[in-house]
Formats: sequence, C-alpha cells, structure tokens
Amino acid sequence: MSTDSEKTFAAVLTPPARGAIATVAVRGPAAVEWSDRFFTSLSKTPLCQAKAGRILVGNWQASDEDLGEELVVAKLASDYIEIHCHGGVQASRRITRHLESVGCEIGTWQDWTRQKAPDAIVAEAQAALPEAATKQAALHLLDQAQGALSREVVAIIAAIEAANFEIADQQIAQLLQLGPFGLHLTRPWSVVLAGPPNVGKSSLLNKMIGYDRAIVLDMPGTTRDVLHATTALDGWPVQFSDTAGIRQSDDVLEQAGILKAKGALQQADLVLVLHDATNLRPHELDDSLKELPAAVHVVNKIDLATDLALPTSGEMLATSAVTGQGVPELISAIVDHLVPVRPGEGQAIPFTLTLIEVLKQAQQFLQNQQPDAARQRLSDLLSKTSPSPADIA
Ligand SMILES: Nc1nc2c(ncn2[C@@H]2O[C@H](COP(=O)(O)OP(=O)(O)OP(=O)(O)O)[C@@H](O)[C@H]2O)c(=O)[nH]1
Ligand SMILES: [Mg+2]
Repeated sequence: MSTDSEKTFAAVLTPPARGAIATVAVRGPAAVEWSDRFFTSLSKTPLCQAKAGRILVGNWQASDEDLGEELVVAKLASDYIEIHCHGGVQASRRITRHLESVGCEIGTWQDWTRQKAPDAIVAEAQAALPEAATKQAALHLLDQAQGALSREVVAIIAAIEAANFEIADQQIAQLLQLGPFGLHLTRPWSVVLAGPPNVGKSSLLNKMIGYDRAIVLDMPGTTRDVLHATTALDGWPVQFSDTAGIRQSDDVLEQAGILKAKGALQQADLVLVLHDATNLRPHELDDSLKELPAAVHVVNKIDLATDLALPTSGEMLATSAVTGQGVPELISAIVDHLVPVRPGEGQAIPFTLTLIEVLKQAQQFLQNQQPDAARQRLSDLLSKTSPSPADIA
C-alpha cells in the first residue's frame, strides 16, 4: 500500500454545478508526469520542463480520436498541478477519468482538504466551512479551521500529562457547554410557530422573514403542511417553521396537518406559541402547546385590541403581524433564547456531534480515574492517521 507521501491524488476543487471554470488539482510524485501524458501546451513545453509557477495554455487530449479541450494548466510545484478547464460537471470528470486511468487516486475536495490540514479537527472545520449559513457562523468555524479547538485539545492533553486532572476536566466542561452552539454553526436553529388556527402564525412568519412565504387567509385551517423559511436573525442562521393551527378537527386533511405540526414541536429549539389578542383563551390551549421545554408566548393582533392588558412577566410578548409592532422585540427575544452566550473571537468551539461525543468520552474517562484513556481519546481527535472525527461515531 502506498503512503500519503508516495501516492498521487487528484480532486475537483470547484462545486459540481454550473460555472465558467472548474479546477482539478493533482498532487504527488507522478502529478507532473501523468498530466504530461494528456496535456500539450501551445509552446510545446512539457510540464516536466516548465518551472514551478508557470501557467501554460494548451490542449488536454486522451488519444488522437479524442477532440480534446483547450484549457489552462498551472504548475505550482514539482509535485503540484492545477488544471483549469471548462465549468460544469462533465469537463472536470473527463479529466479525473483520464488521470484515474493511469493510476491516479481520485477523491473529493474534502479529502483534498483533509490531506493538507495539519490535524483532523482543522480538516473537519475546513470541510464544515461551506456549510456555514451566515458570515458570523463562518467566522467561528474559521477560528476552528485556524486551530482554535486543536490548540485547546492540545492544552487539555498537556494538563492530563501534567496530572492536572481537575483543570483538564474544567476545560472539557467549558468546551462541552459550547457544543449546542457549535452544532448550529452548520445547521440553523429551528424556531416553530404554533398555536390555534387563525391567530396569525403565517402572517407573523411572513413579517419576520420579510416576504410572503406562507398563504394568509381569514379562514381557520389555512396552513396544512409544515412550511419552512430560513433567514438570519442578528447574524445567526434560523429556520422558521409555520404549522397548521392546532385544534380538535374531524377533517382528515386538517388532522394530518395537525399531526405534522405536533411533530415539528418535537424538533424545535424554540416554539413561538401564538395567541389572538381579540380572543385570548390560554386555558383552552391544546395540551401539546403547554409545558414545552423552550417556548415564547406571543399575543398577536394587538392592533385590534387597544385596551388589552398584557401580563408584564416578559414571557408573553405582544405583536401585530400587520403593523409590525412588537416584531423587533420578538426577534430580540428569539435571539436571546437561542444564543444566550456568544463565544468571543478565536474561542475554541466543538462543532460536530462526533467532537462533542469524544469530549464527553474523555471527560468520562477522567472522572473514572482513567487519564491515559482520556489522553488517548483526545489525541485520536487530532490524529490524521486514526479515524477522522467524522468516522468515529
Ligand atoms: N389586524 C390584524 N390581522 C392579522 C394579524 N395577524 C394576522 N391577521 C389576520 O388574521 C387572519 C389569519 O391570519 P393567518 O396568518 O392566516 O393565521 P394562521 O394562524 O396562520 O392561520 P391557520 O393557518 O389557519 O392556522 C388573516 O386575515 C390575517 O390577515 C395582526 O397582527 N393584525
Ligand atoms: Mg397559517
């Protein structure tokens, strides 16, 4: 079996979608030789004779029958070639097929990133970066891609090796506290709008996202399926789900919608339970909407109920989906619920389920007086030869 330093490896670095240009990168001892088998530059300079840093225009052709493709090849180092061909899927796939036919290993851009990253956590962060839905989420992932979490794990290993078990335990606990936040760097928070029919759930959704995503009608039972809309609140990615009004119903279709609505409640990070200011009946609320683990109660349509006396407890907010009154306050309340603690710049954050799981295992080992096992578990996280964090779970 060839080692990483012996093998020649290629990957398409651009997304498999429409685009003007696609880039295939080839690295390894045979990168130049194998590219030379297919590429003829206009100047007839073979890549093996070109200096590192040269960019050559030419033709990539597998055989005389093959029409070939005009493209650009950059020789970035004696073992590193970048081929810039036409965009889309087929042109780049043709090139990787040719390279594969002469023995080149083909991988994904994530494999490419993994190979170049200094450790497995950095590699995971680099692979996760394109999944970040907002700039703010991307900045925190960028910190991890630049080694913030790796350095913290190294510090914890050092604390264990120095027999500072209590400090190591605290450091792991601090990281674990940020776990739920870290998971949302690549996956939006889920906020579900729920309540009785006709209270204004769909209207409020539309108001908060700024466009008409859901149908609004003065008719109870308008929304049936669960509708999703993703947005950013204060820079954090949030997926809203609008649901069918929950009530007793004999209508089979409505019942199906209500069942879906109840299912959505289970997946939510936060539920906005809506009430109608013109018809406040909190005691008649369906059981599924009582005692939710995370809920904000919202009295909507306050523009129609000017003499309404609202409880001032702060758990009840008042809005008008028509005038927008109370909507900024509601958005602030949502953000405060979802992101109560905001990590600082450069802070270490575990950002995958596997990272969190391994940290928990290491903590458990420490608490069971098995420091060697804890240290090993943490070292595995960094190691590129051990299974990557994504493979461990
Ligand atoms: N005046 C006023 N009318 C509102 C407000 N919010 C919603 N409405 C009206 O109330 C009616 C019902 O609104 P929807 O948004 O469809 O209510 P819903 O809760 O989604 O209803 P279902 O999908 O049937 O459960 C529509 O006529 C809206 O225009 C509000 O804040 N003020
Ligand atoms: Mg609706």
